[in-house]
Amino acid sequence: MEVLTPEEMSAIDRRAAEAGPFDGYHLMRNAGAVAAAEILVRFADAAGFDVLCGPGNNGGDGYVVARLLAERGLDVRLLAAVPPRKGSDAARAADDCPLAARPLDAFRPAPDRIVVDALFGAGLSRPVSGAEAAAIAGVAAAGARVVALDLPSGISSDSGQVMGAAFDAALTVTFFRKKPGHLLYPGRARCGETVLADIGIAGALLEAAGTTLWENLPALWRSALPTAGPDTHKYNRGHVAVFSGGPTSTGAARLAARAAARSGAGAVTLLSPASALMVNAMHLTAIMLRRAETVTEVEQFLADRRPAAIVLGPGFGVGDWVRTLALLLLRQAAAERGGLVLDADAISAFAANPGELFDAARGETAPPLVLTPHEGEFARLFPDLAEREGSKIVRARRAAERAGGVMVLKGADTVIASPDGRAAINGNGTAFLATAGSGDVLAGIIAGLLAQGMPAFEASCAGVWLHAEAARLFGPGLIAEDLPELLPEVLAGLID
Ligand SMILES: NC(=O)C1=CN([C@@H]2O[C@H](COP(=O)(O)OP(=O)(O)OC[C@H]3O[C@@H](n4cnc5c(N)ncnc54)[C@H](O)[C@@H]3O)[C@@H](O)[C@H]2O)[C@@H](O)CC1
Ligand SMILES: [K+]
Repeated sequence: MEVLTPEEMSAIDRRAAEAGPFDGYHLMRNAGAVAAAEILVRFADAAGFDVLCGPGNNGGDGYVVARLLAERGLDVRLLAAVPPRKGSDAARAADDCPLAARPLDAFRPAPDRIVVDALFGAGLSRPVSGAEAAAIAGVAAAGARVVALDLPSGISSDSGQVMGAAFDAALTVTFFRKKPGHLLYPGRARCGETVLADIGIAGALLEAAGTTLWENLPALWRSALPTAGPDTHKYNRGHVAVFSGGPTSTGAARLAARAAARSGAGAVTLLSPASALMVNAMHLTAIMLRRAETVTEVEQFLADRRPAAIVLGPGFGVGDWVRTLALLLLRQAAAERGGLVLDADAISAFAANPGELFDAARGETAPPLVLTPHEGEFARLFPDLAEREGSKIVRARRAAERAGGVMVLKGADTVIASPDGRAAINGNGTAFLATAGSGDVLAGIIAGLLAQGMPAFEASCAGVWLHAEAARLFGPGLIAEDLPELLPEVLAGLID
């Protein structure tokens, strides 16, 4: 589940080659061998294989694949625009390949042949153009299936962005660990099925590299998931408070409250303005209700009940009151565990003065803070980081550091970043989550986990994954109300 930047990967490749037992060329032969095996499992019946090789080591992997497929008696054509640099591992691979390369601009893709894309991998350093761009366009027009070695050429390994033009692969075989480009969109959609292959690099090299980026999978946080023991009491399972909006916008807070309860919080209280008490009361059973529309009422509640986690923002409305509340909650002495989740309107309300929020979050008694913006809300708080340039990971990390809180930057490829530099790219996102109210549920799940003592980064990662998994379980026709009700089943699959 570790994810390596291209720089980290090439440093590990170098160290692996130095440490042995495999030198660089041997690692390349291993990479080509695993890729050829994956190709043969799926596409042995293709009319033939067109292997497109670039000038670097990605091309080197391609020469190995071409040789291995040809040794099987398969129809293989080799195409290259630029030969590998003399003396490089890729040049050795080309020398050991019995096929002669034809120029790339003579390439005529055919729909019944498989294209093996070995043009560029981690070393892509500028937009794809010329013969390579023409080959990418030609393959798309012919409808030929593509197997990408390491990642589809034209996708930035670092950010997942398309540089100029990029292949749309049916299969991507990558080596040792995934790179951000496999998980961040649009790269993720261009990879097709992604296979992670072992090429003989020792896992110990990874520990030495001190990874701080992961794919968000249960292994990352499962050990921190709360479990109820025999001494569990409803209040030591954590009390969550959720602020409700006015009488015509109460649903969002109830969705968050229900999600907090279903993720295992022992007690949940909805804090409501007087005008919305009746409408909230008509829809609540296990969840408690309390009036809180002035600073005094809120402070009284905090003193009486000391909630471990609080959600503010869903359906709340922007304006002075939400800002006052957020700052008040950040000033309150933190409970021994838990935290504050600011979502939606509680984020947008600080657009004019984000520094006010960040300063409060750094206060000595401030509870751990989690912010859950989608890209639009993110842009309001971090206009300088919002432009699409640069990796989503870099943007989320910088924002987390600046805000002094965990950033959950939502989207099809949600990135969770901690102010201490750790970050995770969610691996199980689904389009079923693109439905009104789904973000309110996410805020509630994270608060429910925080209240049970899960640290903020782990609670945020777990919340994002559980939320998506519940959506996958339900499938088509999902509405936000369905999500909390599926959490018990998803949680049961994780707790033994
Ligand atoms: N020991 C290792 O380092 C291993 C590396 N492996 C492979 O090596 C790859 C990385 O190799 P490299 O670092 O040589 O990089 P690449 O082979 O990805 O590409 C670098 C080459 O492409 C050129 N280039 C970059 N962008 C271009 C563009 N837009 N248009 C035209 N030319 C462009 C560069 O000038 C350079 O010559 C990995 O993706 C992986 O496939 C594997 O063989 C496993 C072992
Ligand atoms: K490639």
